[in-house]
Amino acid sequence: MLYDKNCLAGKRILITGGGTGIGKGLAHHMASHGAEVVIWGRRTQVLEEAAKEINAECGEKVFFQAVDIRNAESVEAAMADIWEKHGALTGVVNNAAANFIAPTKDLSPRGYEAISSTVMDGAFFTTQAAGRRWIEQGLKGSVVSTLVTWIWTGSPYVVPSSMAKAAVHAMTMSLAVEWARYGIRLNAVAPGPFPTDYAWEMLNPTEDSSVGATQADQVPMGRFGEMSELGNLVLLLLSDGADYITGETICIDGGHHLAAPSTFAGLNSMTDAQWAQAKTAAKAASDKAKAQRSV
Ligand SMILES: CCC/C=C/C(=O)SCCNC(=O)CCNC(=O)[C@H](O)C(C)(C)COP(=O)([O-])OP(=O)([O-])OC[C@H]1O[C@@H](n2cnc3c(N)ncnc32)[C@H](O)[C@@H]1OP(=O)([O-])[O-]
Ligand SMILES: NC(=O)C1=CN([C@@H]2O[C@H](COP(=O)(O)OP(=O)(O)OC[C@H]3O[C@@H](n4cnc5c(N)ncnc54)[C@H](OP(=O)(O)O)[C@@H]3O)[C@@H](O)[C@H]2O)C=CC1
Repeated sequence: MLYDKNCLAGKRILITGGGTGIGKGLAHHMASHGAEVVIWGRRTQVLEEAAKEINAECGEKVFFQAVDIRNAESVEAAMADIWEKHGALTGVVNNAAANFIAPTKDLSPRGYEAISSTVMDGAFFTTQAAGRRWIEQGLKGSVVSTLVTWIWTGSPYVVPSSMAKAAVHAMTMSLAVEWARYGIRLNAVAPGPFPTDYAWEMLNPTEDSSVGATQADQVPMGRFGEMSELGNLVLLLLSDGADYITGETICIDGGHHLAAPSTFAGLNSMTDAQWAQAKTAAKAASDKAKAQRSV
């Protein structure tokens, strides 16, 4: 373990999308360093299982709430509940996201909205609900958002995601300045490929869709990122050790976006038939998850 196992003792951190993938990995990392963690997502059973699994190792550190972050009232109610039942948060990780690959000309308004509002509105509602409380109560706080290197390069075939992540990047820089005087810091991380089940079902649903963004072969370090590496970076940003760092987005991609296509440019060669296959495969996975939603 790189950091002392109690270095986050006394911290209480909300992680949106904390029931799966990177969010679950971060919840585990923060809990195993002494923090209390609240995880949000839309599927109660998925959240419950994640909390149970982490708590079996770390003690009763992780709590969950079924919350749809696209809904400002639900976010506000859940945030009030945290403050009342657990106490003030010290940190927020805006990690929940929606995404799928699609030719932009074929995206419906609802498809665009599903992705952009989850990423952009969800991060705003969550950040504002915590930030308002910190300001009113004179408390310090740290916000870390999970972005992507497309905020610098853009990426074809995931245009709503690239646009919305760039907006959260702008929020990070803007509020870093507006809220610095309250002791509230906002930073972000931009990971390269860290394979997770749900994201890979959306972004790499067929063999033909295995290109740049989801691949390790052209990462200069020759491998995918490891959860503990991302965990250590986010831990630092959430800790008092980073008290003078704000408004920054730190890339963690083994050099990928500087050296090779870390976008979906390689999908330019997909035919209409291959796109239809990719959509069917991705929709089957998201329909399965949708059937499990509690909110
Ligand atoms: C390198 C890695 C970087 C990682 C980045 C990430 O962000 S990874 C994070 C990855 N993790 C996640 O994404 C996790 C969360 N994901 C989800 O909740 C779902 O996958 C969701 C994104 C579909 C949203 O669900 P929802 O219940 O809000 O919405 P809904 O089901 O009602 O659909 C809305 C509209 O979208 C349309 N549409 C849907 N799929 C496809 C498709 N494949 N193709 C084309 N279109 C598609 C659908 O037809 C509908 O439009 P219509 O026909 O009504 O005009
Ligand atoms: N994996 C990777 O290589 C990379 C990931 N990222 C970013 O990291 C983050 C995590 O991705 P990853 O773990 O791979 O993907 P996952 O699909 O596993 O995580 C997305 C999470 O967001 C939750 N979520 C989606 N919509 C909502 C909503 N409306 N309200 C509440 N929760 C919601 C989902 O839970 P539920 O469906 O139950 O609501 C799920 O737990 C994302 O922001 C992604 O963009 C960035 C770069 C690379």
